[in-house]
Amino acid sequence: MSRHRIVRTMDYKDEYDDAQQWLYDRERGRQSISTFISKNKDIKEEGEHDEDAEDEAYEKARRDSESFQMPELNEMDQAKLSSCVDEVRSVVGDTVSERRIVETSMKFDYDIQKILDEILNGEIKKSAKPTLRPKVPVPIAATTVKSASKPPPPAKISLKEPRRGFEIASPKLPSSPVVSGRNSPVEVGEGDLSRTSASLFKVSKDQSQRNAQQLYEKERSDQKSHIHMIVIGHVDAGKSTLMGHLLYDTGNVSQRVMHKHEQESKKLGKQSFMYAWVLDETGEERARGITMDVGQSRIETKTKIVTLLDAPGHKDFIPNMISGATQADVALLVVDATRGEFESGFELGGQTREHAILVRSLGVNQLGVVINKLDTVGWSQQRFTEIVTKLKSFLKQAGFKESDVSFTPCSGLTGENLTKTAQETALTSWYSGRHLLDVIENFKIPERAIDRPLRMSVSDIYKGTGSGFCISGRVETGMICVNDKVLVGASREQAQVKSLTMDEFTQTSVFAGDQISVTLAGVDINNITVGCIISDPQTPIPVTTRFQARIIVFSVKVPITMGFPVLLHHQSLIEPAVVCKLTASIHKSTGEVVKKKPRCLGSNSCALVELETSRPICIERYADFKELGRIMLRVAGVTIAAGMVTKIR
Ligand SMILES: Nc1nc2c(ncn2[C@@H]2O[C@H](COP(=O)(O)OP(=O)(O)OP(=O)(O)O)[C@@H](O)[C@H]2O)c(=O)[nH]1
Repeated sequence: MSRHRIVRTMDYKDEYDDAQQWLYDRERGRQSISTFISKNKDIKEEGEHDEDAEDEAYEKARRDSESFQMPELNEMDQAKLSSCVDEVRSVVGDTVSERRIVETSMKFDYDIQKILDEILNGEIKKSAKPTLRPKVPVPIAATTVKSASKPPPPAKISLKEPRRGFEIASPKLPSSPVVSGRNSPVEVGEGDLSRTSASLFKVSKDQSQRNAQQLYEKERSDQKSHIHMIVIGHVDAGKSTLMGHLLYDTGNVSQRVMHKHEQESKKLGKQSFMYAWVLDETGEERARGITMDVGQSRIETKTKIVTLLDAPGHKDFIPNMISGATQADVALLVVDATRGEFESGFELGGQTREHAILVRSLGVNQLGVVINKLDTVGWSQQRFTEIVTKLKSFLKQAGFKESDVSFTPCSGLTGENLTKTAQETALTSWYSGRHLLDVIENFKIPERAIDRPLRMSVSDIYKGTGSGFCISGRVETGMICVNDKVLVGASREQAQVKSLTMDEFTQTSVFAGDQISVTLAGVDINNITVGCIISDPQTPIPVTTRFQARIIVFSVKVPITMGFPVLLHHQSLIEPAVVCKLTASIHKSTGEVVKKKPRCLGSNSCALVELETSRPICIERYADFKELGRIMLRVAGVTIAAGMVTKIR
């Protein structure tokens, strides 16, 4: 039924307060988007009916639960009842009232299967009305929890962490029904994907009962710790030159190779790029003088092994940069101090801001800012201070803590202040701080979620030398040993790990934080795609086509409305998706709902939205797996929002 409005007395300001920036306003003169409002109204009327009904049902369930008193039971029944309530909740969430669950549990004598049948059948009958979207039956681990054990608390995630930048406050979320199967393997048949219980996949006792943390300490305690550092910044800021020179000065590139680069670049009249050629290896990159894909190399400091990820600065290659940033623990932001160049990278829609926001949104919180090419301004302290001042306040807004950000004056081309204390008198007259290698040495090693279930994101797939094929990517959480069984992507096909390689060395086990290659057997290569997630057979990753996320909208030219198509970036995955519901606008710092069901989302707004993909994807809630609960939304080559997954449908 459509809603009738008394339009004559309607206060349009209230009605469209979330759309103010898009409304025609004679005072503002130039905007004329009134057509958008009239078009958008039609879409809203249709969705509104459904959402109102949904909300009403939710409200009813909530009121019902609030007024409900638990029956008095003996200790045994009380325990059975709470176990039933927990299990049912893990399947149906908050959509069914406490009263209904308790009454049904008692009616069916705590038989969980019957209780679920009764409740789910009831819900299906109730919702047997046309829906706006086709429901894709997707196996989701969380929906058929068999184990009687309670879900484990989400390890290493503190919701009390101070909120910064794009992180929007939220009320404490219950952990999702992830089953910890590590210590309680269930010996049943393999690979039945129509049944999705975590306990359906059989793994060896060795795999299910090992202590990952102990193994890690045994294997790695005498080794240097390893971090991945991404180098970001506006095109031509000098990232590749800086990294190439750093690699040369630390002895990771031989004099012979450097001489070859020097001669070849000279022949092409591109000698200034000789250090950049260390990382820009393809003919096209060298001919065009730009980085196109993430170049990778490594250096060793006194205490660390650092994998350098040299990201492309050009806006056309931001998807590659995002994919690189998902592998990074820390970042170096390179800015060009040349007059006019810093400004075009920072102020005029350049990539300095976008890159910094992207890496922060992807969970990187330690940032070394390199004020590069300071040789072009005669090592001017005034220019250095001017740039630092501008960046400091922006980075704070973007969510970096002041204590996690450093500023270092450098010249990638001359090598000044890279690996040795500054020598240039024009610089030493005012600077006596750290050189770049020292900054890298001082990055803190992030905590690795080693004792959590395995999650590895696939960033590349290729044919190996022997049987099977290889995938490479980063172990986000948990560990893998040779001969382990793993589940592959959304198809949840089971595969066996035949071999593991890290930095071209064969390994018997690898851990969270490692960038590795795995040879897999027993799985169809067609079921693996870049961006898919490899997970633990006993605690598979949820697979879904629809989820809710808390997002912060960046600067957008067109408001985000219901049905808005976007490209969803999740780890290395890039998947078309649609914003299918605008649940609420929320306050950035308190996380409180400002307005339910807003008509649209404008620049710098925060909101709870639902996203739908056409194909099933593997995703986690941020509260459960921080590493896999972050998303990025892009449209036409522009990043429009970043967010965190709050609910998986
Ligand atoms: N004067 C001066 N020029 C530099 C310095 N660092 C780099 N350049 C020059 O700046 C140009 C671009 O350098 P690159 O290292 O390719 O820049 P980039 O940031 O890696 O470029 P993309 O990866 O394509 O974004 C080259 O001509 C370099 O020689 C520096 O410290 N001083």
